[in-house]
Amino acid sequence: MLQVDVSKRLGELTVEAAFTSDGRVTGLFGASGAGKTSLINMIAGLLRPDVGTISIDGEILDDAAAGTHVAVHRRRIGYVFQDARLFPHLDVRRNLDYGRRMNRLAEDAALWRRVTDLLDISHLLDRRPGKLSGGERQRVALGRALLSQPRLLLLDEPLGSLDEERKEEILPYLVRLRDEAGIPMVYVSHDPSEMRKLATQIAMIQHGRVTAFGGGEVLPAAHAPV
Ligand SMILES: Nc1ncnc2c1ncn2[C@@H]1O[C@H](COP(=O)(O)OP(=O)(O)OP(=O)(O)O)[C@@H](O)[C@H]1O
Repeated sequence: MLQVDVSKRLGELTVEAAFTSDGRVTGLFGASGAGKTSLINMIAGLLRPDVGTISIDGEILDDAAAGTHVAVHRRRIGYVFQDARLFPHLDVRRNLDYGRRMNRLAEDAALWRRVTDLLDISHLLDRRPGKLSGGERQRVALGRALLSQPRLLLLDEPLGSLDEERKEEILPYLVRLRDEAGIPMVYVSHDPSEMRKLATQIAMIQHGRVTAFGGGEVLPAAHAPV
């Protein structure tokens, strides 16, 4: 279970968010500038809250009052960005293996096969990122995050840089991830239809605050502005 109760001043905006999520996919939904990325950067450990706590399954990752701040690489949290951020000089195989090596995890052939099958990327292993489509790059980025065996996966607009066709190509993989990988996810998007398809719990973020938390009913009606 992910518990977040934090406050952080960022220039004009104060992100002040509290929510508890035991869902498989927690959606952070809100307009541009609402504070979604800042919030997941706090969960990732990239940003330190001014006040408050973050914990996963009872383990405290941040406690501002106690001076606790677990370092990014010790959180066992995977992060997939809008742009895949693969290493251009490494082929897909080495990109995929990066998280495992950084975390000093033993090789796990069964996990490798499961992840590469799930994301349908086994035929891409010898290619460099420059020779992949945007959708393939994002699938490799997801694979790299999964192979680092995270206990939580953060996805910040992973479909944001893709056109509609590519989004439709990737969405089923994300749904499979949700239903088969067993890793809880926090999914940031400003697209209500993506949220409806993926999120099992949704936090509506407006001006740095969680203004609603629940199911699809917290989303605006189709086509309404955020
Ligand atoms: N380090 C910082 N210093 C000052 N202001 C910041 C800082 N980081 C973010 N902000 C501001 O905080 C606000 C929230 O940014 P954030 O990236 O979290 O929003 P977002 O909801 O993820 O938006 P988007 O969907 O456009 O990525 C923005 O107005 C941004 O300019």
